[in-house]
Amino acid sequence: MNALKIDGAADVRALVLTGYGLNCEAETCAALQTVGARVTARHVADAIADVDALAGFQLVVFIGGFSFGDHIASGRVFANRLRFKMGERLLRHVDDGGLVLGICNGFQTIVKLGLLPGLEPGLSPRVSLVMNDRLGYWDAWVRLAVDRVSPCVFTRALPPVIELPSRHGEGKLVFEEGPLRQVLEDRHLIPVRYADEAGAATERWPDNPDGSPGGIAGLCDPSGRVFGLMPHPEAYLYPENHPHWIAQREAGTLPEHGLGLHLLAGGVRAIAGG
Ligand SMILES: NC(=O)CC[C@H](N)C(=O)O
Repeated sequence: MNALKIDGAADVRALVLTGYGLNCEAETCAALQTVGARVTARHVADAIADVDALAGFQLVVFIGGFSFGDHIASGRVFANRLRFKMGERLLRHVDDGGLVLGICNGFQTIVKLGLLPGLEPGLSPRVSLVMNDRLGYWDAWVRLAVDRVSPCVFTRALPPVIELPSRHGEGKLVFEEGPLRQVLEDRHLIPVRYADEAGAATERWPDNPDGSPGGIAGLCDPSGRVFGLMPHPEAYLYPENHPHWIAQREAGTLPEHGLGLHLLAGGVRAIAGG
């Protein structure tokens, strides 16, 4: 499998936002560089000071970590900071065909900002992410069932089941009253769900670490270009990151690259047109 050679990747410019307690910039930049994209890491304060610089990037990544110390709620302060300073510019970025990826704290942030689920024009926060049902912060690998009918450009070339590291305290998705959940289901805006050993979506702990309904572990917008998920694709770049890599090697199932790298490659490939 050499699925990671992406023609045109050198023309893909990605912006990775850093600072204020975020902590996954090294892995996220490494992943995007590995698949050939041109990556800029920029402190949120600098990005906010020059929002029009966003025009130079086709992919904006909101990384994992503890923005503003998770005060009030994970991603809440960061989202409010962005709403008034960069919200309109981010919407234009998406309207112009740009991609946005939110990983863990980044997912929490773009949900609270209202970029996801993105069913109406403008920033419309209609879902949220709250405390895990049990045990608070939980760090373990999870299995994800991938909806390959989803419009999500990041996940469309993934196998039906992947495993990724997961580490968060506030990953349970909650909905406003009404038909919203059915709309998300019907439009395949739930690209990844926590899955049991058989690969079926589950609400049972520990396969589902946060109690998210329907096993929802990520959401995309109807364009498929805005995607956020709780697990960390940037933490599975090498096959040896997997806790069972030795057993996988003995069984002949060790992948050539970490499956998380494929997820990030999906975004880069969508931009490069490959
Ligand atoms: N790994 C992360 O990005 C964690 C997100 C957030 N700080 C939480 O605990 O829920």
